[in-house]
Amino acid sequence: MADHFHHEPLNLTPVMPPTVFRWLLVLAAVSFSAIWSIDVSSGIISSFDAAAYPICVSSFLVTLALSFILKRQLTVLHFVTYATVAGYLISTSAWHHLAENGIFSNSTQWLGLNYVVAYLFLDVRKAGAATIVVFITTLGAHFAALIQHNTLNEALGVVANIAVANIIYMALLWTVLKMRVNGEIIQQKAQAMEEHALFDPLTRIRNRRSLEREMDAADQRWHRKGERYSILIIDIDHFKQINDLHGHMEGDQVLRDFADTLTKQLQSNQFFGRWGGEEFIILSRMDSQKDVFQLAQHLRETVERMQLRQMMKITISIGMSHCEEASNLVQAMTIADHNLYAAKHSGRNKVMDSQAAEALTRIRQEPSPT
Ligand SMILES: Nc1nc2c(ncn2[C@@H]2O[C@H](COP(=O)(O)OP(=O)(O)OP(=O)(O)O)[C@@H](O)[C@H]2O)c(=O)[nH]1
Repeated sequence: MADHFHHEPLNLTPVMPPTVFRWLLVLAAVSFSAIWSIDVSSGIISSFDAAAYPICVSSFLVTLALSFILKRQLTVLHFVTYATVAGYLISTSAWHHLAENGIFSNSTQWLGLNYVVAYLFLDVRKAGAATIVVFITTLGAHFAALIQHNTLNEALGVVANIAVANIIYMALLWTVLKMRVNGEIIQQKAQAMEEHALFDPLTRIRNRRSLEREMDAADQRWHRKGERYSILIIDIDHFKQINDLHGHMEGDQVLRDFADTLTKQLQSNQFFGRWGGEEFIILSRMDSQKDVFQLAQHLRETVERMQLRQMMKITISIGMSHCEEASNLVQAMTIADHNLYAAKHSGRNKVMDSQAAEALTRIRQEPSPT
């Protein structure tokens, strides 16, 4: 059970699921084809677009096919898609601004898409850089086209117009993105806080709240589906003496070493946590009561063999209960607690389940042969 604190870095990069990517490629291929056929049927298709549309549509379809083959290289395909869209939109708009091609063109109105698509396909940092490159290229290409047959003032006027519109796109997108990133940070922090609220700060294993949650769930599964569980309450023997002899700090270290040692012995179907003080609980979902008893004995022996600092030695007492012998969780806890008490009072360093506790009582009650 590796249930220790983990501090994962905040991931602010939106991940586009492959299905969304493919859907966008289909959308791109369909919309380019639609605009292509509109331009052809209305007779406004330019020689540039007549060549560019089929190239773009083929590129989207090839990328779509590749997305099924190069599943690990999707980021590269995202970039290729972005480069296709941006490359087309800038070049067509600049081309239509050349005087000899100076027929009516609505291609500039599409330039804003370059910024939207950047944030859609690339991670935040790359998108930021890509939009700046795209912005500069857009202005440069349009200026180069316009200056050939217009005055400097006219060329600058059109370029400034495009620049303002494009800056508005970038600013609005940046604001939306910032709001979304802030929202994500808050959400991830809330998740991290909730995680931390389930761990004990000293031993870094699960805490009482977490144990209660897990035991509740186990008890419900037992009642609904018949999935068995056992409870092991573990108490370190004479722990007060450790504190008294070696100090509270050493006592803390013993608790940490003890928690680490036990964690290493447990498997995924055993849930381990600190109930409070020097008392710990294991919720085990092993089927057989015999196996759980053996596990408890193994843990007791492991703790007995632990090499602690300053030649300290510790032992533990374990009280057990099984779901079958209780009608609810509270009763299961009471039985385990009762058995722990019996383990303590029969000399400590013992594992006690209800059977063992009853046997012990019987022996005690038997009249001694005289
Ligand atoms: N160092 C340290 N000590 C703790 C912590 N929590 C509880 N304790 C100590 O654990 C000791 C528990 O003492 P008792 O309840 O008398 O039990 P015990 O000495 O272990 O004796 P038995 O349980 O009867 O075997 C107390 O001295 C507490 O101060 C902790 O987080 N750190």
